Amino acid sequence: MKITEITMHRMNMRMKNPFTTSFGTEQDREFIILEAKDADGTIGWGECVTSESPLYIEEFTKAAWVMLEEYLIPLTLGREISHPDELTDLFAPFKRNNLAKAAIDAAAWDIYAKQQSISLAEAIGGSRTEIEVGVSIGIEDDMERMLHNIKEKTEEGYKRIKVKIKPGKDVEVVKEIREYFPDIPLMVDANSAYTLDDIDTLKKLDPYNLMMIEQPLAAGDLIDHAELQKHIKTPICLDESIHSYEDARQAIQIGSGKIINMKVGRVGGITTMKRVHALCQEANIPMWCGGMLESGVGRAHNIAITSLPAFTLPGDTAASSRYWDEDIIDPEVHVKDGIVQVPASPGIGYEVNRETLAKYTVQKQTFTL
Ligand SMILES: O=C(O)CCC(=O)c1ccccc1C(=O)O
Ligand SMILES: [Mg+2]
Repeated sequence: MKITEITMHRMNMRMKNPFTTSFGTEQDREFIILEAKDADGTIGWGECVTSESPLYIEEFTKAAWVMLEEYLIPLTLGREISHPDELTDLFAPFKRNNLAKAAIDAAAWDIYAKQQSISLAEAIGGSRTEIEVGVSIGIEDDMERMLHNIKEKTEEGYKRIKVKIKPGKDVEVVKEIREYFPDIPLMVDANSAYTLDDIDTLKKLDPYNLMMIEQPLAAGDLIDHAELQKHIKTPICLDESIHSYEDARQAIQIGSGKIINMKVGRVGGITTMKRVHALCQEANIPMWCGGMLESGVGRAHNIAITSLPAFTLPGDTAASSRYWDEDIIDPEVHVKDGIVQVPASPGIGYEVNRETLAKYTVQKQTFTL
C-alpha cells in the first residue's frame, strides 16, 4: 500500500437534539472526514472524532487538523507500507494526538480491506455477522422527557440504556428511572465528574442493579478508580482513562475497573485496539464499543470493531437516525430490535454519499506528494 493523496473534509453537522454530559452540551458537531487514496486508486475513509472544544479529551478539531497537516499526513504520503499495523510505529514518536492518528489509521485499514476484497470486520479478525447495540442518553433537566426518551429507546429494541450523570443529577435520577423501568439493562456514565470525596454518593447507586458506572473519576486516573472499586459494588467501566495498551494493562493489573469502553480514536487506531482486545480476551475483561457522536463513517468503523469476540456487551453505536436527519453514508446505519448487521462487502461496507458530504463540509484541502 502506498497512500499518494489525502483529502481532509472539515465537517459541521447539526444533531437533531442537543446532547448534554457532565462536561457540557453539544449540538453542532465539528469533525474531520479523512479520505485517503492509494497509488492503485483505492479510496479509504476515516473519521477524526474530535469536537469543536477540548472538553472530553485534550484534542479538538482545529488542533487535529494542524496535527494531521503538519506531521501525520507528510509522514504517510508516498510511504510504502506492507500492512496498516505499521502506521502505529510510524506515528509513535509523536506523543498522544490519538484521535488525529486514528483518522489516517482508519482510512488505511479501509483501503487494506478493499484491496483484499474482504470486509473491514474480517480484516481485523472479527467474526460476528450482527452486533447488539445500546443507546446513550444525555442529561435532561426535564425528568418526564428523560423517562419518555428511555421508553422510546427501549421500545425501539435497544439492548441497554446508558444515562449520563453528574453531581446533583445522579442517585435521584437513577432511583426514578428504576421505579418506571425496574428491569431494563441500565448503566450510567459520569464522564469524570466525581472524586474520591464522593464515595458515599456513588455507594448509593449500588442498590439499583446498574450494569456498570462509566468513568466516575478523573480522566487518565487509574489509582483512585482502583480505590473506589473497593468501596462500591457497581462495576467500574473505564473510558477517559484508557489511551494506550499500557493504560489497559495497568488498569487490569491494579483493578481500576472491571469493564473497558473501547474507542478506537482514543487509543490511536485499530492496531492498538486489537492489542487491547487481545489483552481483555486473555484477562476475561468484557469490552464494548463507545461512541463519539460519529457520522456514518465513524459508525461504520465501530460496527466492524464490535464484530470482535471480546466485545461482549452492547455498545453505543445507535442508528444514524438517532442523531442525524441525514447521514453521509449509503445506506445509513439501521438498527432493528437492537441489532445492526455487520456488512460483508469490502472495506467499511458503506458508501460515502459525496453530495451529502459536500453539503456539510466547511473546509476542504487535498494533500499530495
Ligand atoms: O452515542 C454516542 O456516540 C456516545 C455518546 C457518549 O456517551 C459520548 C459522546 C461524546 C463524548 C463522550 C461520550 C462518552 O461515551 O463518554
Ligand atoms: Mg463515556
